[in-house]
Amino acid sequence: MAARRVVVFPSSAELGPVLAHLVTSQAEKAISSRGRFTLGLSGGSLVSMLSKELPVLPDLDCSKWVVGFCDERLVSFDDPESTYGLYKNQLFSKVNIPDCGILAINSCLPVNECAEDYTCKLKEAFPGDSFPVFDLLLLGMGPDGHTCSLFPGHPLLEETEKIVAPISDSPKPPPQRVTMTFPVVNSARCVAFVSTGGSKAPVLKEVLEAGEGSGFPAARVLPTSGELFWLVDEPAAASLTIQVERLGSGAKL
Ligand SMILES: O=C1O[C@H](COP(=O)(O)O)[C@@H](O)[C@H](O)[C@H]1O
Repeated sequence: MAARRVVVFPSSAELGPVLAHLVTSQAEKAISSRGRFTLGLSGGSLVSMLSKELPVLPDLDCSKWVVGFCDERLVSFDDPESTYGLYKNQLFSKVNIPDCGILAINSCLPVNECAEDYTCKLKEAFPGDSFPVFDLLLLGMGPDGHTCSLFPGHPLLEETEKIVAPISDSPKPPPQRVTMTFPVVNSARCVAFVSTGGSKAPVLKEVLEAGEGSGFPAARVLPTSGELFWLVDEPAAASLTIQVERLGSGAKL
């Protein structure tokens, strides 16, 4: 496992531009070695941060990006809970990711079929990989320690074969979702968590300081050979006693 970097910013205003730089530098690296950049997006607070920071970058070219979703809520795309719907309105409409490069769920299907259909889309986009190897996955963490739609104590945490799993009893609404599984998350070349706000402080301490022993799903994100970043703000980092890096907005990771 590659080393983990925990980087603390004064606030999300300083974190945002550094995250955008991480995305574009990973994109450049991936495109120059493999001809495309595969990015997995999470929902929640990440949507507004990315949608604010990416479109304002000068000369951003997303024509070789392939974008998937780390998890998705099974609601129609015009529902405010739809992660795809939010990105479509706030980000995809402002950058040049080709339509064929956006791997969205079919929200009309029942949840099991939706997970199978999304699995097929990922297999097609990553031919030959037993688990898709994304260049970069951007993850969030809820105050309960969940990441993607992998919730504490849920049997899906033990999934070892599926690429995408359905969930019908999500403790956080909406209840029906599909989610990438840990084997996919931990196969990525780079994973970056973004966690901000004081509500995340107690769980962040457990996840980063007790690790897998904490039992929190986010602590099980340990890329097999990829890089792992935790990008957090001061309120989220308030209880940490481990050594961290402290950076400001002009920094590069
Ligand atoms: O429900 C979800 O929550 C997590 C965490 O969201 P945040 O707003 O606390 O950052 C998110 O990563 C996931 O994609 C989403 O479906």
